[in-house]
Amino acid sequence: MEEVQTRLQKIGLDETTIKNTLKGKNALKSILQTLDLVGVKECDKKIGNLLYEMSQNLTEALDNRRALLAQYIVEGKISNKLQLEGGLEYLKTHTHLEQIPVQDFEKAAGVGIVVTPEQIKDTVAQFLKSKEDLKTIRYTYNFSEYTKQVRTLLPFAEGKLLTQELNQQIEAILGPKTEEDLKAAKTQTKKPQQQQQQQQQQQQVEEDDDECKFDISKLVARDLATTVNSEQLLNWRKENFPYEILTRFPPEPNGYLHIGHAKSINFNFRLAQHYKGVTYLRFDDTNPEKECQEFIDNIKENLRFLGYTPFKTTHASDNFGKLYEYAVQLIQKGKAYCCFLSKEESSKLRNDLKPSPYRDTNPDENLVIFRKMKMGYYKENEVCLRAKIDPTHPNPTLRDPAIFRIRFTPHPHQGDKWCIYPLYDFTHCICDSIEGITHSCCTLEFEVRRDLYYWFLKELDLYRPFVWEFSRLNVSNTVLSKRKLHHLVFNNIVDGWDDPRILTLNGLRRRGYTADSINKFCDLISVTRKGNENFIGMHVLESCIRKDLDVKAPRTMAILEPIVAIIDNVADDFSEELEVPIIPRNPQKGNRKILLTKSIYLDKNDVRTEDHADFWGVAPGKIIGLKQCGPFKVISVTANEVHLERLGKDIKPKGFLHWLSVKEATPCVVRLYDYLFEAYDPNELDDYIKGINPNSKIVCPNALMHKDLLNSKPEDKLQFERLGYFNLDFDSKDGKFIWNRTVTLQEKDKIKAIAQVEGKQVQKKDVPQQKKDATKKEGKKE
Ligand SMILES: NC(=O)CC[C@H](N)C(=O)O
Repeated sequence: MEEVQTRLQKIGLDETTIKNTLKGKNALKSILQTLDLVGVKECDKKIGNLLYEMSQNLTEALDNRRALLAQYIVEGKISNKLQLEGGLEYLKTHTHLEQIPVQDFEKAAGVGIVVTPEQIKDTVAQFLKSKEDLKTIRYTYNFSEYTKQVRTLLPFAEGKLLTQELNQQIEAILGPKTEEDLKAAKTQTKKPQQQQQQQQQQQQVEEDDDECKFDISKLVARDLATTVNSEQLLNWRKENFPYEILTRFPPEPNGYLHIGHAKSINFNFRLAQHYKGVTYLRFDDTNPEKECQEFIDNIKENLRFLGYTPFKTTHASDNFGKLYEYAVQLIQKGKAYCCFLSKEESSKLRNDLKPSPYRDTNPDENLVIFRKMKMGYYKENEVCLRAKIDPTHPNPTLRDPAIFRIRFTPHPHQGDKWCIYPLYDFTHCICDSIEGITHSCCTLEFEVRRDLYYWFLKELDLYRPFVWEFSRLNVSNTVLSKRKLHHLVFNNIVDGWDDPRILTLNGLRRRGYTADSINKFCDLISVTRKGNENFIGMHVLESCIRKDLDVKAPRTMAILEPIVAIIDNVADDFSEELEVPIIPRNPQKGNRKILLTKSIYLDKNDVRTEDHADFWGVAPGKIIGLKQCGPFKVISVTANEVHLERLGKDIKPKGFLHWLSVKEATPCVVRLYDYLFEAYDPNELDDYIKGINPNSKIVCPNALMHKDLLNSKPEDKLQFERLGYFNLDFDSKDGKFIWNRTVTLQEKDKIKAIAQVEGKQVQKKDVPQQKKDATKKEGKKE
């Protein structure tokens, strides 16, 4: 052991890393294997740590790339973590290649890219120029966010140099910290608990992101025994399915999909993709009473929207004939019987761990009854077929479960061909098996049913897929259970299944969430068996859409509640064309033109007849800025008119407001959405309905938008400056434009904006405890 310890010291690992490595067998094995492979006995700390990092990130599928990566590190061609990540990512997505194309690999790993200090200097300078508000917010700017953003501009620059440069340039712009800066920093560091928790969660999410969630070797190691298939069965699978990995997404078409399903879709499809396998969409349609074509179509549409194309779409009901035959086999084996007990009688017996009196009917007699069931001889619920397992089993799912029942309901996919229908447990495993599924992944509440799953396949001697359960997704400030969503919809608490406030995929889409943002969210949240629940703050989802739209959504302006402002010191026919970028971060998108005229509209929410110390908008005597055009002095303010005077550009106003020329404004409706539930976790309340947010939807019927938007089509996305990102609603037609707010520009904008629309100032008592500071600071930022 000591010898190993010295070896690790010699490559420059720190004590804690060494200690932890010695504890974990695999970690140790992996780094030693790497060192042996490249014959390194002693090396620079930087190289040693990279070799270590690489060894810990090598999944089994990448084991054959160890030498390649190690060589690049030792030769100093891969010399930082980012390069390593780039290289690993490339290899991960190219496991199928025997020979790695050097050029492509080196490009992905940034080999040979040397970022000079000059380049860093220029990029940082360029970046800071785009931060219009830095001088206003001064040292309260978000350092980590800034670093992250510059990083994306120069991914392979050395981290330390980059942050140093950033610090220096910011200090050069702002000058040393003043007393006020220090005070501001202090109030900022007193982070309310929830905010802190949220940050930790974000961090956790980002850390989990590093973990390779598609490491099948991890999945398979668990409970291998239960999936042991005979050679014959494995051969059967091999001969019939050319894909080593085959997954499925198996919804029951009895409702709308939500973000939890997106997690499962994303996991199943990406897992298969990762291993060059394929994924089926299988409708688990065994219950004709609750299923219908509308749901089937909607699920298909949801998958299309998310960007997934199933290799095949199948229906469990296509296998009804086979399932019938398998049931017959069980009966013949003496492993199933027809039971005439009523529902109540049988559940009482099952509770008391007593056998059904029909348990010992002989197979021949059972077969006759079962055939008669199929022919419609009995009434619904008069008799059912049960598996003969163990009435006293501690796991209730194994106490002689029903496997076929009578229903005289036509089936959405099979018509009136059947009047007996197989139940979920019997159907699911057999469909997985005959479809050659390798990994049957489902949420943890199905864990109790796993033994039953394997019982059927074993008794029928069918190929056994590997079952793996992961924790169910929960998101803060909302509910996801089918029952609760149903209640919200049917009691008109929300406007239907695609209400933008609920996290159904239809709702998210209508709210303006893009497929990319939803997939990114699913990529971020871990898929593990950890804990019972996977509880994620809504802010994580919101930050995914903000990031996505930041680079995609064109900028423009809208006014929620208009008030006219006249610029006194220009001629009546004054008009100036201003050219501004459509997406500042994406100069290729070009510019847009806006007109400044003598009369413009401002937002009433930004205007007050009396000034107030912490108010930064329009009030008599104040200097304000208009977005994209410069400073103005406020001459007078009445309830329905403002007078301004244009000032020279050298004056720096505290904040910039959005506006529209009266010549370019055209009517629209804007809907502002907030969390549907005020309660962080409504599921914890004795009555979740009590957690509802009464202000979750606010409609601004008299809003104005720029006339360029008259060509917009439903689902167009944009940013109304200062107000947030918006999506054109499906209901927009016949010249009526309805914009749904997808998300505010920043998390903390939410409370303030809503309070404003209601025509009142943000009162301290209105602001939840944890957000007080954020609201105050907001005033300065504009
Ligand atoms: N095993 C599973 O994944 C369960 C699928 C089941 N049809 C459902 O929709 O919940």
